[in-house]
Amino acid sequence: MMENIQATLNERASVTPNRTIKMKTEKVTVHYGQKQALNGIDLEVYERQVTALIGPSGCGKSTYLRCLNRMNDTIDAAKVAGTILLDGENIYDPDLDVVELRARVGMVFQKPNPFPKSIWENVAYGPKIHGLAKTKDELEEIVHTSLKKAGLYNEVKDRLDEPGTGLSGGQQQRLCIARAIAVSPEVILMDEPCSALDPIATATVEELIDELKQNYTIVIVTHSMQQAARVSQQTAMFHLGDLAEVGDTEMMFSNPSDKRTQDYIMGRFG
Ligand SMILES: Nc1ncnc2c1ncn2[C@@H]1O[C@H](COP(=O)(O)OP(=O)(O)OP(=O)(O)O)[C@@H](O)[C@H]1O
Repeated sequence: MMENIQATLNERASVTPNRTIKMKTEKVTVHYGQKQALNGIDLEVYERQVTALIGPSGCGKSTYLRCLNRMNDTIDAAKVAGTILLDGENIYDPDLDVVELRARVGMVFQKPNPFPKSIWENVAYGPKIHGLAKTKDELEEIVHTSLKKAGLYNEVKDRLDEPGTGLSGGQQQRLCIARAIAVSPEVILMDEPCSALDPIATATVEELIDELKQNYTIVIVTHSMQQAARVSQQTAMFHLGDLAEVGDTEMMFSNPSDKRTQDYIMGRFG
C-alpha cells in the first residue's frame, strides 16, 4: 500500500504551493443533538489547490465539508459553532445570502444526482435562477462552456435534449460537475465523488479534478488514499471529530507525524 502511494507521489509533477487562503475555519464544532461530531476544527484551505479530507468512517469528514457552504443548516439536528471564513468574510454574516454562498461554494455529491430533466436543462438551471445570462445566446454559451470544462461536451453535444439520468454513472457525475461549474463557483466541495464510479470513470473524474484546480479551489472527501495522493496538494486527516494532522500531501503520505495518520495510511484501521 505505502509503496503504491509513494509511486503515485513520485509520478506527480512537482507543484509550486499556492498559499493564498481561500477558506479558513476556527474552532468549528458541530453537534447533532447531544452528540458532538466535530471538536473544534482549525483548517485553512488554499486557493486553486485540492485539499483532501481523509480518515476512518464516522470521523466527521462529510460534516466538516458541509460546514463550508452551510449545508448543515439543512439538517435540523445539526448545530454549528465557530468561525468559517470565505475570502476573510464570515459565511454566517447576516449580509451574506446563503443561496449566493452556495453558488460561490458549490457541491458535488457521492451519488450522481442529475435532475430528471434534459442534459441542457441540468446545466442551464443554476445560471437561470441566479440570472447569470441576459440572453438566450449567453445561456447557451454558459451551458456549452460548462460541459466543456467538465470534460463531457464531446460525449453529449448531439443529445443535449435527452435526459441527464440516461447517461452512464461517470457521465452523470461529470454532468453534476458541469452543473456546479455553470454558476461560476470559487470553491467546489466534493463528497466522495468517485465512490459510485468504476475505475475508468474514476480516472476521468480525477483527471478533471486536476484540471479544475487551475480555476477553482477544491475540497474533496475521499476514502481512497491513492486518490488523495493523486489529486490533492494538501491532506487533512480527521479522527473521531478531531483534526489529527494537516499538511502537504506529499509530506503526509511519506512522513506522517501523527500516529493516527500513520495507522490509517498503513491500513491499520478504518
Ligand atoms: N444527520 C445526522 N444526524 C445525526 N448524526 C449524524 C448525522 N450525520 C452524521 N452524523 C454523525 O456524525 C458523525 C460524523 O459523521 P460524518 O458523516 O461527518 O463522518 P464521515 O467521516 O464523513 O463518515 P463516512 O466516511 O462514513 O462518510 C458520525 O458519528 C455520524 O453518525
